[in-house]
Amino acid sequence: MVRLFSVVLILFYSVCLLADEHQIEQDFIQLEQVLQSDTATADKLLNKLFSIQDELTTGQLTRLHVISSAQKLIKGDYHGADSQLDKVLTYPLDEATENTVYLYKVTANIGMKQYTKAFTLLEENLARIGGYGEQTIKISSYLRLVNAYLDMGAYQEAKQYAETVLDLNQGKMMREQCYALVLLSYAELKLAMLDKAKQGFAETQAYCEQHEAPLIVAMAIKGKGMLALEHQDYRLAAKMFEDALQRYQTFKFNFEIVRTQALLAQAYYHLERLGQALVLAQQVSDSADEPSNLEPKKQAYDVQASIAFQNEDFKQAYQFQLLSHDLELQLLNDQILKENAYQMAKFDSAEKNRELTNLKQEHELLSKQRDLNNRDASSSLMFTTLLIGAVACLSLLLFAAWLQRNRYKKQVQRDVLTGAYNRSTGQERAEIDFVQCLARREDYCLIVLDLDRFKIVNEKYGDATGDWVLKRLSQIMSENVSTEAVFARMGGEEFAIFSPRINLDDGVKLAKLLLQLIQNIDTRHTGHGFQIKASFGVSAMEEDDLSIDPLMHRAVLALQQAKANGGNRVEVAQSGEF
Ligand SMILES: Nc1nc2c(ncn2[C@@H]2O[C@H](COP(=O)(O)OP(=O)(O)OP(=O)(O)O)[C@@H](O)[C@H]2O)c(=O)[nH]1
Repeated sequence: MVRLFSVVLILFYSVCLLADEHQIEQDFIQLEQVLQSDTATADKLLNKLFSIQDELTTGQLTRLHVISSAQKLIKGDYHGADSQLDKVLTYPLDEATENTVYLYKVTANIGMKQYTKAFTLLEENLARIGGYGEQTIKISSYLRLVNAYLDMGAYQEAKQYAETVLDLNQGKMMREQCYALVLLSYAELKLAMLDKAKQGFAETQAYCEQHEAPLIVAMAIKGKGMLALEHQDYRLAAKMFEDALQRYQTFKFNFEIVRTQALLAQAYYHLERLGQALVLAQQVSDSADEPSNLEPKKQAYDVQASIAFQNEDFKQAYQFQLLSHDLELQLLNDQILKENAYQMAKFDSAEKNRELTNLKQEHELLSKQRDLNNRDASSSLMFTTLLIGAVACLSLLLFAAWLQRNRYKKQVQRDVLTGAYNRSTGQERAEIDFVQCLARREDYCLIVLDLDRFKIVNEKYGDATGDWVLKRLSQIMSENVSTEAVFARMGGEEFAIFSPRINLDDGVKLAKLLLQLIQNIDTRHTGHGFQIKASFGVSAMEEDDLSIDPLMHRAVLALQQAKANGGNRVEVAQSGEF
């Protein structure tokens, strides 16, 4: 099986793919055409092209080396091919050529029995193919991979990627479809999926005949023969092998000719067509001593041994058996090497997967950890936000409470109707100012005023009008007393203005101004026309005054005096009274 598919593929692809992709000079075209069938001409053309390699473009030089490597592979010079392919890898390569080179390297390594390396290259190539953007290149690359897996005896993988090719291709590229079908059928045959293989070979033959791929048709027919051999249907097997052999001979495809001859020899032996079997077996035994010929040669020796045994030529039978046994050992050894490499690759792959799983788990753990950290951070953030929120809320509450307290305080301190300080607050505040003025020996003045005959206003125009008068009065006071002064409603229609740093004269002036303003209040806003009048008593701090009380007393006396004098006037307290 070794090299079978590689060589077919080299014929099938290196010729067509490269020819499709480049403007190829006549020599290149001819070289690719005769590469497999006419070794002498191929050598001549290769030598010719290598002799003018300085004149070739990088692309042509790359191509020349690739073809030369392919030829070395065909000849079995795997070491030469491998080192030449390494050289090709130093050139800038497009995806298709790069893939070709790696697959040829796989073939070279299989040839050198470096199966582990071959599997490694296959794995690498698999990863590389996955990244190819161009669908056609991807398909042809997978196809080469299938071919290499078959060469390596990794039939399950071969089947898997042949199916991948068919899925990707969907019948679009005829040749690729054809080749994928036949490789899939061979993989199934090797996996003992005989019914599927039977169906696959039949389908391949029909499809490839229709799409004119005669080489693949020959392979499908040979496959059908192998199936018949499995089923011990030797007549059918012989018929198929004869057909396939004839077709391969048209192509001078020696490699396949030898293998088909060996199979046909087996079929003939079972059909007791011993003469024909011997001729074919002899032809196979005489074929080149190449690793790829081990299997057909062993089959041929078996046939020869059996026939010699039937002819009772036991000595010769024994000789053939020894030869067969020797090849069987080599094949077995090769198979063991491949299986080991395959198991190794599988193990490596499993190990890699395990490592990947571990890494993935570690990654997941890290992610979870990061998640947790993030959550922690979020929690901290949330906590901080909540804390800030809580502090803000609390501050707001405190502020609201403070406002409320101030409001209440204001309400408690102020008269609701007029907004002036109430009596107690007014006096309290006034007392503080007074003490300060006393200490600093500054002036202090007190004005008390009382509306005249306010009872009549209430009675005549109603309490609402009375209220309006009180509010308007307060407004005038607030607008005309200094900001330092404390204006308070002392009760009913009686008010006081406590004025620090105001002497008696200025106090009297202020009182007279206020009286005038009160007199001028336009009461028509109430719907009534009347004049408001008020009496004022003014006192100022004297030397013996230690509190505000004596001032208050003197001011009230002055107020009473004003009332007594008919009201609507300002009276000044007499010094020394009280
Ligand atoms: N509308 C209103 N009237 C008030 C308020 N507080 C006290 N009064 C009235 O003020 C009047 C005070 O009457 P009096 O003490 O007799 O004083 P008066 O009528 O001004 O007489 P003289 O002071 O002697 O000029 C009473 O009728 C009280 O009802 C108030 O807040 N609103």
